[in-house]
Amino acid sequence: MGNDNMSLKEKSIVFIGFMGVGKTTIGSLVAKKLYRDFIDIDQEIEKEYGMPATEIFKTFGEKVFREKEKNIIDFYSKQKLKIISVGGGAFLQEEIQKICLSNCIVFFLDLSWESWKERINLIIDSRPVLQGKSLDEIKELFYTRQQYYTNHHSKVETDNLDIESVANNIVDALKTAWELYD
Ligand SMILES: Nc1ncnc2c1ncn2[C@@H]1O[C@H](COP(=O)(O)OP(=O)(O)O)[C@@H](O)[C@H]1O
Ligand SMILES: O=C(O)C1=C[C@@H](OP(=O)(O)O)[C@@H](O)[C@H](O)C1
Ligand SMILES: [Mg+2]
Repeated sequence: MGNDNMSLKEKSIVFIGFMGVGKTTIGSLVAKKLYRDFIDIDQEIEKEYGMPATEIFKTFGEKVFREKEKNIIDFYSKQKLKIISVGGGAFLQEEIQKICLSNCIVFFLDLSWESWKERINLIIDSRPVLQGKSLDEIKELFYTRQQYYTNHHSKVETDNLDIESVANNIVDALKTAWELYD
């Protein structure tokens, strides 16, 4: 499996990490800086169902969302030169991990719990997985999820960095890798 005939520079880039770490925002900015297409998997799913993720979860259930998520990731990760942000739950599926790690360069956006919890009000209304949970339950989920994100190619620290700085760090890291290895 994997795109062995694709050069490092052509490989698509995938952003993973917990809900709210900035995958969508930073992915979109990195795409702009590299003149590449940006694909947000959640937005693709929402487009297909014509409703937000919270409604998809309520109407069809999480299982349907997860299956669609896998199929859309499978489709885009095999293409060249895309910047792809997946949802925070995607890497819970081993198949998705394999598809992304073998076809793309996977960046894990890392944010500490202390910084993350300051951001909760920005995201709670649009994340069905967080709704109805206490802060302690969310904290447990945050730490449980981290093990899935250890499967990546590169880790990006985002604490105390604004969106622009994180995106610039990623672009710099990519340019260095492309020069070194291609
Ligand atoms: N480095 C950052 N500093 C401050 N706010 C951020 C940063 N990255 C993302 N945000 C904000 O956090 C919220 C969640 O970001 P989003 O890109 O939707 O995360 P994700 O796609 O990982 O769930 C947004 O309101 C976004 O503007
Ligand atoms: O972590 C999760 O289980 C989810 C994360 C969300 O994406 P973001 O990580 O972009 O918030 C979205 O896919 C859905 O609400 C489920
Ligand atoms: Mg997102």
